Amino acid sequence: MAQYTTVNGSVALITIQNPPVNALRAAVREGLFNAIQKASSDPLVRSVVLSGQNGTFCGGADIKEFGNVSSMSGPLLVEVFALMETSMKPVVAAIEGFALGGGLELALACHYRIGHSKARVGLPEVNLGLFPGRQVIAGEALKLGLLDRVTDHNTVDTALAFAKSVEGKPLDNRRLGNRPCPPLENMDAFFEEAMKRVRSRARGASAPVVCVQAVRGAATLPFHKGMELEKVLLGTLFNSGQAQASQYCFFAERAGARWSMPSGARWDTCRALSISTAAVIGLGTMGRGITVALARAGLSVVAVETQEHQLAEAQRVVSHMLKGGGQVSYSSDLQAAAEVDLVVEAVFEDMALKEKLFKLLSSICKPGTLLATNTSTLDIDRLASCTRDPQLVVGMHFFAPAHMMRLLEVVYGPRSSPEAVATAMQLGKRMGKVSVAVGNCPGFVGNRMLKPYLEQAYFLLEEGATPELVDAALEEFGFPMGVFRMTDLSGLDVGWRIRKEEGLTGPDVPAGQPTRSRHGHRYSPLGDLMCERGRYGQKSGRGWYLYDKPGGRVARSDPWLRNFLEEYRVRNALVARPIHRQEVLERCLYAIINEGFRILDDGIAASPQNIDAIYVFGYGWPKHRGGPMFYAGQVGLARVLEGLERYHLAHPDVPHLEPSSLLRRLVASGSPPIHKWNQMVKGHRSQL
Ligand SMILES: CCC/C=C/C(=O)SCCNC(=O)CCNC(=O)[C@H](O)C(C)(C)COP(=O)([O-])OP(=O)([O-])OC[C@H]1O[C@@H](n2cnc3c(N)ncnc32)[C@H](O)[C@@H]1OP(=O)([O-])[O-]
Repeated sequence: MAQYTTVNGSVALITIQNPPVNALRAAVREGLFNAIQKASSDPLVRSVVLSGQNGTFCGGADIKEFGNVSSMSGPLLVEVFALMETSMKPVVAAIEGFALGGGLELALACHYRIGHSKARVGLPEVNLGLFPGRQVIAGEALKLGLLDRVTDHNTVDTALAFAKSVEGKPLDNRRLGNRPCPPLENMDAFFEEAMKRVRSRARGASAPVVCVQAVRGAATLPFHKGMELEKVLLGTLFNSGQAQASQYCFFAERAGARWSMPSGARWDTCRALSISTAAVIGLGTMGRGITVALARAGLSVVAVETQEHQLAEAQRVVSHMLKGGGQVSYSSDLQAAAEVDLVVEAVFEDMALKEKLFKLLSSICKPGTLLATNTSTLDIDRLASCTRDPQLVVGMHFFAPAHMMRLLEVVYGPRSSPEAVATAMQLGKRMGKVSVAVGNCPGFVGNRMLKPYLEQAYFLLEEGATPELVDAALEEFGFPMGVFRMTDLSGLDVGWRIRKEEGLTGPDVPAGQPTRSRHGHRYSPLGDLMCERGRYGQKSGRGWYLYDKPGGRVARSDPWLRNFLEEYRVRNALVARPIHRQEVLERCLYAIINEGFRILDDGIAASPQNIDAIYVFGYGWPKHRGGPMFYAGQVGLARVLEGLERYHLAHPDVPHLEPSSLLRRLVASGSPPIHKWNQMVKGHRSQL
């Protein structure tokens, strides 16, 4: 766990050994503690170098140990730090790879720090519901005073030579605890302003706010008092559900890489095809973002758009985004895709158009080309059936803006081969995405769950809510945008087009259909009515809110909408009632959760972690709430079930509110913890 050797006669070299990231679990802490004691008591040792094996200093405390009583065994981290800091022999940290969280604290407890130029240091625990903040590269860390020296050579050798050079030198001013915090003018005003900004951005997350309190303590109190305050604050965070939720997200983010298919095919048994060239077809907003993402991942990309003016505009925008990096060529001819390894289709969301395109691509592309569609909801298998090799067809559902959003849904149809899925998943990794493999159904996982959410939001408007009220409740919960601001941003016409395709609105609706009912179920035509009036959201300057111009970003309440809703209610004999925020949250969120349980039961997602990763990384679900399925567990499955039953009783014509059979089974079996839910799924299959 901590290897001890003596080098150059007088330098003790301590190497942390705990792959893959040298996390500081109990055995490592114990090993470090013993090694420092040994170095202190060995008269031949005059200095110490601390490093990590395999080019990695330390990834911090072991997150798996959090909340686990066994982590209480062995010395505490602060005891290890204190032993190092008070050592009478200089301790030098040799930082390669990264020193993060407790890993950086370990380095700070050393008297000197030498970092490789490519090393990253930082305190990213805020992402785990603990404080503090961001990561920096060695050069910046040197400027900030976090490192004493940066090297391009062998870091451990450099540190060994450095340690030798400081043997016997006084250490008092090298001990962090002895260094006063530089005074700051207007300290109070500074922290008040910082707190105001952090609070407004934290959207209900405690860690960033508590972090400001801790930094204020560090800057204003004597060292030991600051440490005491930090301990108290850390305790409150550790015991908050938010830290658990964020730590759950850390593992959910990585769980998608261990994908499996109902056929039994798995991440560790399938080989990905080799992909070095790609074509992106259709250069609207999505196609442009996908081109950038693929080019940045090192693929040579040909971007194809048949409309010349759109092609020229896309070329300008993509070149600007890539800033000279990336290999992209442009063409208006589909033949340009003939020799590529991968095609990503990103044309208009129209089945007939996509079918025609897949038929054409299948005849143009060389055998073995992977054909991916960026559809957000259409049937992958229907597209596969238009091709020569249906096993080479998958969905690669990107999220706008595609070069920035972390999520990639990789959709497999019944005929997609494991190799095709492995290839798309590996590409996702190359692009730095959180990739999740999911089955084929309308809307896949993310958009299938979005449907009941939007539906509830519209129903709430019918019943008396306003977009402002619904959005405020959701934003207070932690979403970056409420549902109405979000749909204004993405465009109300997107859903309108899908509803027309589904025959829910437009000319295909049979004559005589009641306005607020489809197939015997409640339906709200509000979204359709908005689009019929040209209110598409931000792009048209008017949607659920008013914007100063088409494309404007600042949403204002619109008196027109208030009148429109009132008239609509009168026309449909609806009586507005006061709606409480709690009802907004329960109806919108429980509807998402309920669909999540159905998706699990149908085998469309392989685990609740996968669903949560999709919602956190693609739909803005707040990380400190852990994703919809984790949140359901935190609220209590029985309470969620009771809420759904109550709302379904009040709205029996809304099938999305009818509790899913899996939720009922879980509650009946005593609401087991989330990692056991898969055992209750129909035709259970384990993903891990
Ligand atoms: C006590 C209070 C004070 C201290 C608090 C802290 O230190 S809090 C901690 C502060 N530290 C942080 O917040 C750093 C969190 N970690 C990271 O940011 C990144 O993992 C990385 C940059 C270290 C490596 O990135 P990369 O892309 O090279 O690799 P990758 O990300 O794929 O991970 C590989 C494997 O290692 C696993 N694993 C990783 N870290 C930990 C851990 N600390 N623990 C346990 N496990 C950890 C990870 O789950 C994965 O396992 P899998 O799926 O293979 O079974």
